[in-house]
Amino acid sequence: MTADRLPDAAPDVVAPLLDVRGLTKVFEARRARRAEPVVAVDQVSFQVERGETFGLIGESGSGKTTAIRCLLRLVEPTSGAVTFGGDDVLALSGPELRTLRARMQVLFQDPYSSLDSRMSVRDIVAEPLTAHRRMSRQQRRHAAEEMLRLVGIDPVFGGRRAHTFSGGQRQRIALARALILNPELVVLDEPVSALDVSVQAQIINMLREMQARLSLTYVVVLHDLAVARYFCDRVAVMRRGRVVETGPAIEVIDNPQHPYTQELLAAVPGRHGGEEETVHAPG
Ligand SMILES: Nc1ncnc2c1ncn2[C@@H]1O[C@H](COP(=O)(O)OP(=O)(O)OP(=O)(O)O)[C@@H](O)[C@H]1O
Repeated sequence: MTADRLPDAAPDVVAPLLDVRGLTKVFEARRARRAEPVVAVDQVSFQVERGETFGLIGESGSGKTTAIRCLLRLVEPTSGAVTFGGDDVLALSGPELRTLRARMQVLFQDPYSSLDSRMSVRDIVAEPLTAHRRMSRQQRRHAAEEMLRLVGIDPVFGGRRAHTFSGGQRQRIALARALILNPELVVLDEPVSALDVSVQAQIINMLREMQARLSLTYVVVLHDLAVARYFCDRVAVMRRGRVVETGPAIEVIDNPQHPYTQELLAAVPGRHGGEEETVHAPG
């Protein structure tokens, strides 16, 4: 059968929510303070289905953060294509880019620096509504309190400032803010690595609960492979800007095919010890 006689795509074939093709980011030598330009992300391709948790793993400097910053248009990629819900992400500008930013939110690693210490947590959570939704002050306050409740913060404490909360509680507040505009995709940049190990499992479980309740899709950067195995449906392993292996998280981590992934796993201290139990502990 020749290519032009292939039947049309079956109607039940659903396009991925996020489609990344040949994504490349080169930092010029001067900007990278190096003698040579740095190819931080090199021809990276992956697809993320709706409702999925897709992990980017790999050692420090492998290009994970730069890749997600390109998706969010926080960094302009050098080349490649990114499609999100059918929209060409790299072609958007002005109001369209603003709308995209509402649909694609980000949760950063450090809940200590990501929340404004001068504002009440209720106002922090409500703030994106001011820019993106026509709502009365009362409606914004109500929506913020509902979202705080959903992530496990009693709205009675909504008037308090972020620094009066623990790290785990702050990450819940940061998530409430990321979810207030009802995004389809949330990019999680090392969401638990700044937290005490005892709190990490609670936050991962809360993220999973929110995903199920709000039909979220996650792209998550992780360096902890035990967390990745527990949290992600699929992972891509990055090395020197390239994806060297992609597959179901459990398969890639339990039975890595690429020598680099094998090395990465071999380097994890106590891999067969207690770490996974910590992650599996109920929240
Ligand atoms: N703004 C920048 N300017 C110049 N070079 C950069 C910039 N950001 C990252 N790089 C370089 O790009 C490469 C990839 O870095 P990146 O932070 O994306 O890796 P990573 O896998 O996320 O590492 P980490 O886990 O340590 O954050 C590194 O060599 C880094 O030095």
